[in-house]
Amino acid sequence: MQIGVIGLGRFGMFWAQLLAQEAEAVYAWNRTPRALPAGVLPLGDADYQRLDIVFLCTSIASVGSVAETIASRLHPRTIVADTCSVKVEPLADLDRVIPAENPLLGTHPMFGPDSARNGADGLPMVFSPVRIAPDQLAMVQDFFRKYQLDQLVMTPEEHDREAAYTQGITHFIGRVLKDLDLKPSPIATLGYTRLLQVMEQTCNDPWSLFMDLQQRNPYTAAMRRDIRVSLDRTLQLLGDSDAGGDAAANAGPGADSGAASSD
Ligand SMILES: O=C(O)C(=O)C[C@]1(C(=O)O)C=C[C@@H](O)C=C1
Repeated sequence: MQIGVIGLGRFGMFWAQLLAQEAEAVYAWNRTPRALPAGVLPLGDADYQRLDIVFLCTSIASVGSVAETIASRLHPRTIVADTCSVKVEPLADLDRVIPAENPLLGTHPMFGPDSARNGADGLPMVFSPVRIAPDQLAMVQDFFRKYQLDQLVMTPEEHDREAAYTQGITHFIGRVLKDLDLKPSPIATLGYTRLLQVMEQTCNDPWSLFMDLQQRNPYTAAMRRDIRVSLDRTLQLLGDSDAGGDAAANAGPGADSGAASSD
């Protein structure tokens, strides 16, 4: 496959480099010129005609406007794919701005430069077909089989609902831990070390990713509300006098037995 990558931020750089391992050719472009990773060629206007697929590796908020800037250069057979961590809103934006003849495929590699530092084998990648022929989807999935990923096909809604409670909750907790200013400790338990890893990995990503994950996934607000209720309920169980209002009424299964348990 001949592949284009638009946007060479932290993820785009990683993605272009990874694709270059197995693609026939990878062409990449960034708004401000950047040194290209080994094996990646500059994407000039004429090169658009060669592309089987172009991956948009820009922020969730900007994917629609970036797509608008490339729309007129696309060859009609080129598949346009986003790589956003949220699917419903960016894919609706792309559906509006990408020419009707171009196939459109949502993708979300559930990994990045930190989590795939030692390779992407076995890591999940989501495909959300929006408008794409079965043989074109098969071509893309065949290509990614070379990376031995765990491929899942989901609707944008299914993805966002699941991601709110997996990636969304992880980044939320990571930023809360950062706000608490957790530090390494000579007596760190394995669990504490893992907490520090969550904090570091999530805070390595740009702040805009955090904001977009929390504000542009339609299901993350409910996740954050659930966290607040659980926090209040847990504080209430501990007898903290300033724990929030409804918590006692919602007290969970541990509420009655808490005093009797020991560990
Ligand atoms: O590996 C990393 O650097 C990442 O932060 C990857 C990570 C994450 O773990 O949340 C971040 C964004 C992508 O949508 C998928 C995964």
